[in-house]
Amino acid sequence: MELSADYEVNYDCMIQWDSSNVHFEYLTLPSGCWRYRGEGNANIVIALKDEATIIRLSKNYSGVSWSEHHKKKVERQVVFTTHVFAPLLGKYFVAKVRAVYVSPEQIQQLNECLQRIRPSHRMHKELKVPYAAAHSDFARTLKFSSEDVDYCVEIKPKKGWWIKLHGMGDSRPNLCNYCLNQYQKLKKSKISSRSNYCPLDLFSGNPARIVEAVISLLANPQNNLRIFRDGRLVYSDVNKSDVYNSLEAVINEWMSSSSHQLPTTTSGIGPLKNFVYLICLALLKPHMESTDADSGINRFFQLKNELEELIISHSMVEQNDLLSLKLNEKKFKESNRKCCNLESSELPLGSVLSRILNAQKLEDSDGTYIRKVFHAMNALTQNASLLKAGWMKCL
Ligand SMILES: O=P(O)(O)O[C@@H]1[C@@H](OP(=O)(O)O)[C@H](OP(=O)(O)O)[C@H](O)[C@H](OP(=O)(O)O)[C@H]1OP(=O)(O)O
Ligand SMILES: Nc1ncnc2c1ncn2[C@@H]1O[C@H](COP(=O)(O)OP(=O)(O)OP(=O)(O)O)[C@@H](O)[C@H]1O
Repeated sequence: MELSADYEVNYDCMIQWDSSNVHFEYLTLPSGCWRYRGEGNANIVIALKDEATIIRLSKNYSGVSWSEHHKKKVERQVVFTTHVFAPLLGKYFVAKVRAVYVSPEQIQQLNECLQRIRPSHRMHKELKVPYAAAHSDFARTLKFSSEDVDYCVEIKPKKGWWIKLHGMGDSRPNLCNYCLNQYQKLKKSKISSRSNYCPLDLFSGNPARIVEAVISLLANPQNNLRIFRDGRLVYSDVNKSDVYNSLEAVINEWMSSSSHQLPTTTSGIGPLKNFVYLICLALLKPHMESTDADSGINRFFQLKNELEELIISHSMVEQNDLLSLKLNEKKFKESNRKCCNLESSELPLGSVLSRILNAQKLEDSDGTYIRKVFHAMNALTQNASLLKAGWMKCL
């Protein structure tokens, strides 16, 4: 297994660990200026309408109150994002973060307003903590005055590597964490059908498998794919009733104005194929910050050519419209995956997939790489316990 990152981690960037430098900006949230964006297990995200900013407010179990410990947690998030995560993933992929304070009264008002909007399975937790992190809103890239439409695809790829511990009595089936978890989630009724998506395919570096992964995410998005239009959720696992209509509508609209079209004279290339192509390119395109740009770009163009041929002749989407997804719904509906494909080839250096995979691989089995980073950083900082906590949470 390759454990090193596709770039040298710059330990010097990580030297400024002093979270006492983090200042909290006071933020008011007048009604009409914010919108609920979404939430996970730990945070609720509110989008500030005119500022291309989101705030990530942490949730607590109902009845549990907040303390100064929560302030420290936000300070750590800011320091960790700035001095570890940005150098690790690349500044291109990590937006600036700042700390904000929202009065407890406003937090309570938010809770009340959100009652009607939040999904019922998340309601056992609520907002309590007045300290939060503010990030760039990745769903809003255009200026607010722009007449163009802002589209955003969110992918939660999950862990993209898996190894069998040969010779160590590892009798597990070759199923990655995500695919194995599908069985458990179905059993607990957290999902209605097992997905055909496998993270090992998405991160495989193999164009055919990457395309299958993207199509599988579209066919059964679960918690792993969302599409936003001007910051509003238009396609996800939740709005299932007219799911194909809205997917079809948004892709038709988006692709009619996209400059990233499949280069073909063949008729019958529809918006879905162009959309799958666009997502694959975005995932594989290198954004280099160092000198090793050439090899990433060469690999990208190699994959791009293969993708073009592959998508143009792809049987799944050859019907030229999204109905092909619907027609194949049965096939996609219930994956019966008994083993994952553990093979992989090179991803373009500097692509988001490559960066994420390398960061994930810091969780290596014997801890060699993480120890190296930890010791280097330990020598640079007096705040070792904070660092350790940050790494552990990150991985
Ligand atoms: O265990 P998994 O793979 O289901 O992942 C959990 C995520 O579920 P997912 O499968 O992505 O829908 C889960 O995501 P959601 O809250 O469901 O969006 C959390 O990320 C959870 O992390 P934590 O417990 O809040 O630190 C995640 O738990 P940990 O992986 O951090 O234990
Ligand atoms: N910077 C951002 N720009 C745009 N939307 C965002 C941003 N950060 C989060 N979101 C939206 O808010 C949702 C919830 O955020 P997030 O995943 O960070 O919550 P979480 O509780 O930490 O998740 P988890 O429980 O999975 O760890 C995301 O799924 C995404 O739709």
